[in-house]
Amino acid sequence: MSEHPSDQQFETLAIHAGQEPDAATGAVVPPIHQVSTFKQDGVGGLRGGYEYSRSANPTRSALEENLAALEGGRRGLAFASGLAAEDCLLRTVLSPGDHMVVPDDAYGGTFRLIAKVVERWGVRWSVADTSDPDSVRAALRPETKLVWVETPSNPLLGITDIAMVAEIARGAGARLVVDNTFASPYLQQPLALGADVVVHSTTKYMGGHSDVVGGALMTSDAALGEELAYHQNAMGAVAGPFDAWLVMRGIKTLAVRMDRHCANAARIAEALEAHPRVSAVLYPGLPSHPGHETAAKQMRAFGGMVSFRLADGEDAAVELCDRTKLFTLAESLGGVESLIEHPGRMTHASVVGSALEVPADLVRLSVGIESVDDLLADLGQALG
Ligand SMILES: C=C(NCc1c(COP(=O)(O)O)cnc(C)c1O)C(=O)O
Repeated sequence: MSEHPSDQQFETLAIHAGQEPDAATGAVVPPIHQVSTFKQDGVGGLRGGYEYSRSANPTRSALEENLAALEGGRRGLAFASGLAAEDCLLRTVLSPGDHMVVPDDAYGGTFRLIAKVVERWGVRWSVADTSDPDSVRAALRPETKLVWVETPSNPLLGITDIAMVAEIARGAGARLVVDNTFASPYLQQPLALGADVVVHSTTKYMGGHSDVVGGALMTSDAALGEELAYHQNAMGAVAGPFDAWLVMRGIKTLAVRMDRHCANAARIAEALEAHPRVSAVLYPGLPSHPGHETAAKQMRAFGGMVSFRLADGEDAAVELCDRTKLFTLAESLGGVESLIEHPGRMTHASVVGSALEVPADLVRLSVGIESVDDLLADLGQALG
């Protein structure tokens, strides 16, 4: 595994970490090894260390080395989806009788995995407002092994002080995992702030083109990395070679794309805040956001996701989602094209009636990298 000078900047690592020209052909971009098994030179004689692609594949290895470098970690692992990565993490670090702290705002699928799947295997959980240290402390139990944080959170754009929660978790003998999907490693590096593990849906900003589903785990803890790698192979939900290649390709432009996502989102958040039909805008880059100072402290910029509430309620929010022409009505986020959705009826329908239920008048935007003037014009005509 090649070592990269730790003084290289993010933009350089995104392009070069794990991306050495192919030793056999000189190919400048890692080839797609679309293969399941590898010839052995005699029983157990592994040429290059590869025997079966679920266990290891050269294309996935290149991505995993790149992922580790992007978060400043020692190990990166690539999965078939973000939830596959989360499932591997949860079932690696938790056993029946253990307890975990869950944030009161998180992707609906994450909460569903914990409350409807992992709970059945004897894991207990408590909900906390992770932006409030007292709420986190009150949720801890003697058997707490994991504190889960999503910051910025999906879809309310809540901000949690990572270093603060890391200190609380460490003091309680628990690990801290941060879902860094909304920020991406370009904007925020949770491991450097005390997190033990970082989760990503690489489907989002890392893939960046709405053409791949994937997930990732990164950690600085070598022993934990080995445990996660063991479970990645044992459970089997690995990223395929072509999907790994697509994520690697997306990552190469992550920095420049995030700069544009952030610039566009800031303009749109400011415009929405001034609109008479909008009752609230949830964007960490606005001084009005309760987590603005914490976000400014731990993030390079404030991201490309903007949520807002319609003064006229749920029907107005649903109607708005049907009226945009440039913002496409669709789930997911982080691609170059702008998307709009109604979390209460779409991505977070699974948490209706739970502690994570989201406001029915809420609309979420994944602000793309189109001309911001065109995006503003589309929102303007849709809002009327
Ligand atoms: C599909 C959507 N979210 C996926 C997601 C996931 C799950 O990733 P998948 O690749 O969809 O399995 C994990 N964490 C966060 C913060 C997420 O937003 C969405 O919000 O539209």
